[in-house]
Amino acid sequence: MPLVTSTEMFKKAYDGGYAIGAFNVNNMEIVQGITEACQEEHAPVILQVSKGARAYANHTYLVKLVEAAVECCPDIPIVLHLDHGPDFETCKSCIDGGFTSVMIDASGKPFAENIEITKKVVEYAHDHGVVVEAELGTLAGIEDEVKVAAHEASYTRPEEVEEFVSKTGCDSLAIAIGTSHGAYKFKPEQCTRNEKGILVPPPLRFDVLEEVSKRLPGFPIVLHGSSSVPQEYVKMVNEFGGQMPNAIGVPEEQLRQAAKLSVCKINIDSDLRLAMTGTIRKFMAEHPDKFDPREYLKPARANIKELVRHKLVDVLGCAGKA
Ligand SMILES: O=C(CO)COP(=O)(O)O
Ligand SMILES: O=C[C@H](O)COP(=O)(O)O
Ligand SMILES: [Zn+2]
Ligand SMILES: [Zn+2]
Repeated sequence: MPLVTSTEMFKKAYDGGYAIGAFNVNNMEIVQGITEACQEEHAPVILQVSKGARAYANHTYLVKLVEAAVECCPDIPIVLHLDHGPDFETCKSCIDGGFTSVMIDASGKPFAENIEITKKVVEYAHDHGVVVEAELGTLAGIEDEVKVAAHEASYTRPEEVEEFVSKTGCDSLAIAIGTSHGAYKFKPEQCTRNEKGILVPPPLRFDVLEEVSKRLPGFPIVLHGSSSVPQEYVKMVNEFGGQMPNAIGVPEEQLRQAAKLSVCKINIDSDLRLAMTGTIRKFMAEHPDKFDPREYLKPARANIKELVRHKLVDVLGCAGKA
């Protein structure tokens, strides 16, 4: 089937109490790893492209890679989405260039300005059959080389969401409830230890999510910064020459809970990066004589695929929902 928008996907996910995985793509192996898992698990999927991805791989290459995935995975609906669109021009260029969904991220701007920019993107997008994700609240962490310190981050204010959604006409809303971008989401001193000695971060603000959902019944909510930072890959990176001390993510149990509520889209990028980097570091260390990129990209792609399968089946609940 051709590329689709997320409208149907979100409706089903909302009613069915599961979430769609939105995975960031930057090259062929990542596209293949994700979509092969989705095809095998019969899961709908959102492939998302950041400004950084477009700068790295080129818009046309990414669109063509995703089109190839659509052809190779005929049984599943695939959305091509712009992640963190910084301005109208970037959104327009993706809408004109084959994307079926865009995010306008004006959450760093004052409320009125966020409404104004988002509304302009929505008008253009809807005229072209494309859907729009917007954002209220600020996540800590790194996105597009902009680092937001934890003390500058702010939770979404539920009292703003109805006005924002009705004035902008956006199709989904990203909110800030304690997730953040990157592999260092919590400091060890913020965490407690469970009976197995594993660090447990503070819980997400489900009270904020519930208040938002109450004010926007039936409306799809998006969670950014939702990598869980699997400790097996952190260990692999560190064991084979990397240095990622104290990398901590969102516990999968919290994402399972969010997926059952109004959260219909869960963004995952860092976990894919960790799987790829850990696998390549291990391969390089164990095979210092090898120099054919296919030999290390193959296991990296395979581990991305297994990681994505795990998310679909065990975390998001979207396996079998295509
Ligand atoms: O939100 C994301 C992309 O927009 C990705 O978040 P992570 O860094 O937690 O993977
Ligand atoms: O939100 C951030 C995504 O992980 C994309 O990251 P990037 O800007 O480094 O491509
Ligand atoms: Zn943002
Ligand atoms: Zn994000």
